[in-house]
Amino acid sequence: MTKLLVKGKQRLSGEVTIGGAKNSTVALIPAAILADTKVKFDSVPDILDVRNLMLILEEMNVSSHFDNGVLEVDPTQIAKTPLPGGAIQSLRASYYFMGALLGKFGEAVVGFPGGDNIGPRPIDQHIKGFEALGAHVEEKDNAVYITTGPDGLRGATIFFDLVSVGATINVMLAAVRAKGTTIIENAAKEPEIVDLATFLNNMGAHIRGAGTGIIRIEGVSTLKSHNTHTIIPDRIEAGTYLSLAAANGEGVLVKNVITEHLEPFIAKLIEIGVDLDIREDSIYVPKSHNLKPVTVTTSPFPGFATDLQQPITPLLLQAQGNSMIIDTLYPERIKHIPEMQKMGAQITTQDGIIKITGPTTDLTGAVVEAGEIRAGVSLLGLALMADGMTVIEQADNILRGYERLIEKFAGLSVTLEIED
Ligand SMILES: CC(=O)N[C@H]1[C@@H](OP(=O)(O)OP(=O)(O)OC[C@H]2O[C@@H](n3ccc(=O)[nH]c3=O)[C@H](O)[C@@H]2O)O[C@H](CO)[C@@H](O)[C@@H]1O
Ligand SMILES: C=C(OP(=O)(O)O)C(=O)O
Repeated sequence: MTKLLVKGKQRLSGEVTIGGAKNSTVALIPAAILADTKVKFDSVPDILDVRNLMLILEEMNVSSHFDNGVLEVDPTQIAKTPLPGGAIQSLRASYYFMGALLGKFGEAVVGFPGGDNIGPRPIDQHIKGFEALGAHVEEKDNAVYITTGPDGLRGATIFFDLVSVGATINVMLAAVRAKGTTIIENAAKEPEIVDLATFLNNMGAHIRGAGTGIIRIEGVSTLKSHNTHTIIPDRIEAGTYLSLAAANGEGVLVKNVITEHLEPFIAKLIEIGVDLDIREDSIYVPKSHNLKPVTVTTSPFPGFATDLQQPITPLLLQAQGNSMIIDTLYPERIKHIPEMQKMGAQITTQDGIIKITGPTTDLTGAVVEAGEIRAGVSLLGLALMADGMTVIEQADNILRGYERLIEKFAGLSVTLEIED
């Protein structure tokens, strides 16, 4: 079990450069198997999810090589392989192999995915999408079995009952090589979906409307890569460093940021009273003064991201008064709360509303557990402000999505230690 050891009373100062987006990368890697050529990505984050996706590729005889942010994938010798378990269970996005294998072979066997334990995460909309395209879907033995008839998949119009990133991407992956036209209505609009569409279109796909609520896909028979795809910066990693810098910084420059992807988050920081200096592709966060409490309500993009509701908590704990967080996507995303209470934070939850009272001046180090990725990183934020040592257990969860943690924090004058 990996532990993160954090000495308290360390303030952040210096620079950090944001890496490629986890949630793009984990869709792009499964998407690569749709290609009839080798594929190359750069700005690939060095996170555990990438390593686990590479293991899954290997099971299908797809070789991959990752070095210094560049990932090469060779799907030209791919073998049709059932994926009922193993590394599939180590991350959420392994469910993208359902859409990708269906698009490639017209059939797929994929185990139920893992990923962050943030409350119920059904995949009924993914299945509804596959069925609309003509697939037969059966769930048994903790896996999803998807088949098609002799004619394979055919384009269809699909209206999602709710906005789902995963279902939108999975249907895109299945439809991109299907016969005919697919229209996804009530599609998710996240930047990572646009990134995936850019990658596929550059290989010859016909996807229009990604980033809006209606995506139109004309199926094509082949996809060929001609250039390296550069992954967009991770808006959640950026938001995390911005929050920790505002809560506990002496002047931090966060580089490689697409500020348009962070609009609701930046607006909230400004409302709190953080005096941000927003530049072309970076944001400078000076030392904060007189922080005000706010209410945060999460919603799908372009709303305030659920993945940033925990990382903003260290900052809200520094504001003068009562803040509230309402996570409409994952009301049970509260794994951080009992752990933060152990450290002396005034944070509670009742009837789906998280209440935070600040300013907290007397946090103390403790042994806590990173129940999931964003819970873990927000505990790290508190640990840096606390008195004494904090040991964050199950730190693997943080490393699922935050690359080169030790090195990046060292660039911010913070020493962290990992113990395996
Ligand atoms: C790998 C990846 O990109 N993960 C992100 C993705 O997860 P993920 O794609 O799993 O999240 P969704 O956008 O699908 O989920 C949104 C909401 O819809 C519900 N739902 C979803 C699908 C479905 O078939 N039925 C259903 O009821 C979910 O329970 C949730 O309440 O978007 C989430 C919401 O922005 C983020 O927190 C995750 O970081
Ligand atoms: C919930 C998250 O990830 P995943 O969907 O991969 O579990 C996240 O990145 O905050």
